[in-house]
Amino acid sequence: MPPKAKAAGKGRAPAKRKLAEEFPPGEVLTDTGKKAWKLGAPIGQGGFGLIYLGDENSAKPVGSDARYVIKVEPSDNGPLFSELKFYMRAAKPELIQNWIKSHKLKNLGVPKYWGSGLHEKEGKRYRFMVIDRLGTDLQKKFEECGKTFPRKLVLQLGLRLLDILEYIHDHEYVHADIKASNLMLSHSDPNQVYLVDYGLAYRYSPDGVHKEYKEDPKRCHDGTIEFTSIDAHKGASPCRRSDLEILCYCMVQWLCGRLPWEDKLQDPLYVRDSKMRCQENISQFMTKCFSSQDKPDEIQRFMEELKSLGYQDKPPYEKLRSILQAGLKTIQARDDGKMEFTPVNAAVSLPAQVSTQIPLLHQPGPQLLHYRGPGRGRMDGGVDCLC
Ligand SMILES: Nc1ncnc2c1ncn2[C@@H]1O[C@H](COP(=O)(O)OP(=O)(O)OP(=O)(O)O)[C@@H](O)[C@H]1O
Repeated sequence: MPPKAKAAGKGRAPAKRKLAEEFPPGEVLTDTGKKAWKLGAPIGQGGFGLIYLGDENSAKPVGSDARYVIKVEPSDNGPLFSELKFYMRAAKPELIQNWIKSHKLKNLGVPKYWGSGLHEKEGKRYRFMVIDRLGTDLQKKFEECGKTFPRKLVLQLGLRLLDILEYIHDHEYVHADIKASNLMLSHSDPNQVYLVDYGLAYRYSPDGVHKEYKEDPKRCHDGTIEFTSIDAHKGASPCRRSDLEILCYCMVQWLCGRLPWEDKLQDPLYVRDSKMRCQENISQFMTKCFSSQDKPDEIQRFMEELKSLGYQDKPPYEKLRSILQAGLKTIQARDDGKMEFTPVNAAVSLPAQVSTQIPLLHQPGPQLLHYRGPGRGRMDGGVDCLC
């Protein structure tokens, strides 16, 4: 039996979790390194807690230009615990800075981790984490653009995500939930994109030892149903190829507006089988999604490259980058680092199967069904202590 969807839309946490109550602006939290942080206004709500503007503690109140956000959740909630483990292991500022330098990158879209700790108030314990403050998320941008992104933008997003994924994979983690609502623009630079929400991130290779392939029926379809990988549909823990497969589905959706299985997201087995058929016959999948004159050859080549990857294989990041670069060349564009969120001409020609449905601009938004099996919000075996 497939598990039931936990929730539709962006909110996707099991209802039983406690939501952290709102703290007043000015509340001071002290991290494990004895550094004091001050809370500002709450600016976001996750499934388990609130996100506040934040800054280093000083006499000044935290303004709307704050450089940090502070995520606060009841201390017994698993997802912040596992997200925090990711940030502590892989998002220390010097680690990211060294990678940027050694890989000659302009930037790397992983929010930096600045501190964390436990905070007690009125007999309740909260866990908090300080990370970079970011701006708008790409799902909003996608909707503003009429639910298709220009090809140049998609290829540039793909290139930025390859950089991000190569980094997090090299640091023993996979993200497992890449999607527009988990991509955010920098607060200060509209050309920088960040991958957020590491609540489902999985340490696929602790101390360099890759997890074995094992299907667990309780974990089937973990992730966001339309984008999740075939590995996840089968209940296997996500690996590096899973992240790239998810990225590929995102790029297809951004390019043509919808994925062929979006009409039946309530049926996870149908979604799984559609993805498996797509992998078996990539050309046919491309024909379903794109008209002959709009077919992006680079996406087909990208998918073919992924198809040959084994569960434990390291993806050929450089080759994948060159495939996306070749796509930019085809449209006489280059990776100039500029993220241009311009609506695509409404008269995009679509193949018959897709265009016979509701006109694209009037379709309801993608129904983000999120599965989080009982094993999610992983505690890495629950043996680590954070504070
Ligand atoms: N670094 C950030 N800077 C600015 N706003 C952020 C940042 N991270 C998250 N947000 C905002 O806070 C909201 C909640 O984010 P959070 O990562 O807690 O939740 P989520 O992705 O909805 O949920 P979940 O807790 O289920 O994983 C986001 O939708 C976003 O608007």
